[in-house]
Amino acid sequence: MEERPVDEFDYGRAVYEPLTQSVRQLIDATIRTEVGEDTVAKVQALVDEGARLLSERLVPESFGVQYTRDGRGMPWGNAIIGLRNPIAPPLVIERNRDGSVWCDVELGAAYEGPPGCLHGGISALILDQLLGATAHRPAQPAFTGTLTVRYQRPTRLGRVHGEARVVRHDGVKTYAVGHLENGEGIMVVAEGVFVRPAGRA
Ligand SMILES: CCCCCCCCCCCCCCCC(=O)SCCNC(=O)CCNC(=O)[C@H](O)C(C)(C)COP(=O)(O)OP(=O)(O)OC[C@H]1O[C@@H](n2cnc3c(N)ncnc32)[C@H](O)[C@@H]1OP(=O)(O)O
Repeated sequence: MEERPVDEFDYGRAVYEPLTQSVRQLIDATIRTEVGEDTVAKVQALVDEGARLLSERLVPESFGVQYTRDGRGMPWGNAIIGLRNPIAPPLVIERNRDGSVWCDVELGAAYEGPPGCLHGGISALILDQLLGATAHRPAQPAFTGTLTVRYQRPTRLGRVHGEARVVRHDGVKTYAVGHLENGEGIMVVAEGVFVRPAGRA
């Protein structure tokens, strides 16, 4: 039987994160490659073989949030922070003592909308997660009720800094604001209402 270290989080991270990172490189190269059709066909066969091997054992549906024996959550399939999700940058969210949050993230060709610029939906996705993280309270999950995003200027692909903070609480609702910026200034601003469903607040 396979021997697993006690710390499943670190084990999982060590095993799967390098794979995810390799697939991220594959996504980038798939978008930007200019090699000939023979090489493309060869890579396609290799990728198909990789998918076949990985599919020999799968969780039945989506990954959800799995927990380690010591209770740590692993939201590893998450579309924006998922450690096992190659389409996630992934976003690593840092928390300040006052509960505000921030991130620095590198966004390349896979996140393009207007040529050379970040897709507006990706900006909204990052801000949804950032605002949601600052609105989050342990054991009281808050869903995004409303997210309003204002795109002030096109955001060039590359390094982006994001921040979010709570502005007020009102019963089951938490109001948060945030923005994305880069070397050119503040590019996208957002405000959101996060609602803890009835009976859970
Ligand atoms: C394991 C590791 C963990 C680590 C952890 C760390 C970090 C963790 C970060 C998580 C970060 C997630 C960031 C992404 C978060 C999503 O992406 S969530 C997915 C997108 N959102 C959804 O799918 C939500 C779908 N909607 C719903 O489920 C329900 O409509 C809601 C929003 C829960 C509200 O339902 P409800 O509880 O029945 O609401 P209801 O009783 O009608 O109204 C309650 C109050 O909220 C207001 N309200 C209701 N709906 C809305 C709305 N849509 N907009 C504004 N206000 C509303 C009402 O007006 C009412 O206000 P008051 O009358 O009290 O003043």
